[in-house]
Amino acid sequence: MFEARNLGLRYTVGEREFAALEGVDLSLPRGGFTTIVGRSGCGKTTLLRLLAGLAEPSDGELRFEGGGRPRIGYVFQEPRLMPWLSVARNVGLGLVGRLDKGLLVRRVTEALQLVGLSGFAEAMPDQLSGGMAQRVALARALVLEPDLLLLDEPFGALDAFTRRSLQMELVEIWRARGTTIVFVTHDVEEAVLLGQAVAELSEGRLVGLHRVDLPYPRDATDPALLAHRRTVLERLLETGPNSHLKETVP
Ligand SMILES: Nc1ncnc2c1ncn2[C@@H]1O[C@H](COP(=O)(O)OP(=O)(O)OP(=O)(O)O)[C@@H](O)[C@H]1O
Repeated sequence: MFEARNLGLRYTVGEREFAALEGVDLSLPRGGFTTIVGRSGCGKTTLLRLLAGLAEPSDGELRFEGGGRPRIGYVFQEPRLMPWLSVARNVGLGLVGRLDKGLLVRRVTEALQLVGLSGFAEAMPDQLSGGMAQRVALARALVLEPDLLLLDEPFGALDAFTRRSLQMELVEIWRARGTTIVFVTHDVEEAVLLGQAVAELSEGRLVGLHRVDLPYPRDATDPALLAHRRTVLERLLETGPNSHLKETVP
């Protein structure tokens, strides 16, 4: 559905030019769940921003099935809610003026239901826990009915319990809705727990595309999943900037 061909983005810092992303070829099948994993600074956010159309590539191209721009939903690491607007108004913000009121309210109600926040439409952001606020951010992206849902380390700031619930809920929403998802994380366990395909990024290059052919819902302690985690981790350590130091896989 989406194809990146030889995608690259170069930055100029002072006199020096350097590639944040280089020669990336990646296909995202319609309805697929792809995770992008790699260490800090390897270009994950850069790739997501290119997919979102928030940045223009310096090399290569992005192709979308049927041409045109796809409808994008984007979830950041922090919720980025408007503190002076209720939960419902935050979720509906991107649709104001684009839908009539009745339809807008229906879509917002539906989105809040999807993320398990039906009773919180009139709550204010400062009354929410971190996990709830991130659910609102997810609803705000889903309400747009995106062709492509992009998530940039969305659960990275949450405690382990809340993170696990949100991971499972996201998988349920994906299975119910069939939305095409690209999910960025630096956590290899999260990448293999969620993704059908794990794109391994190292120093701006795609160094592997690992398939995880396990059924959902998945169990993080399943030995088969742990074997996938190990394979991905080993590849990232082999290709990383300090690979000569021979880090050991725990
Ligand atoms: N606007 C910019 N100007 C110059 N360099 C940039 C800019 N944005 C990102 N970079 C550099 O590009 C590289 C890739 O950054 P990117 O944010 O994509 O990494 P990342 O994998 O998402 O990292 P993290 O997990 O820490 O968020 C980094 O070295 C970063 O410093």
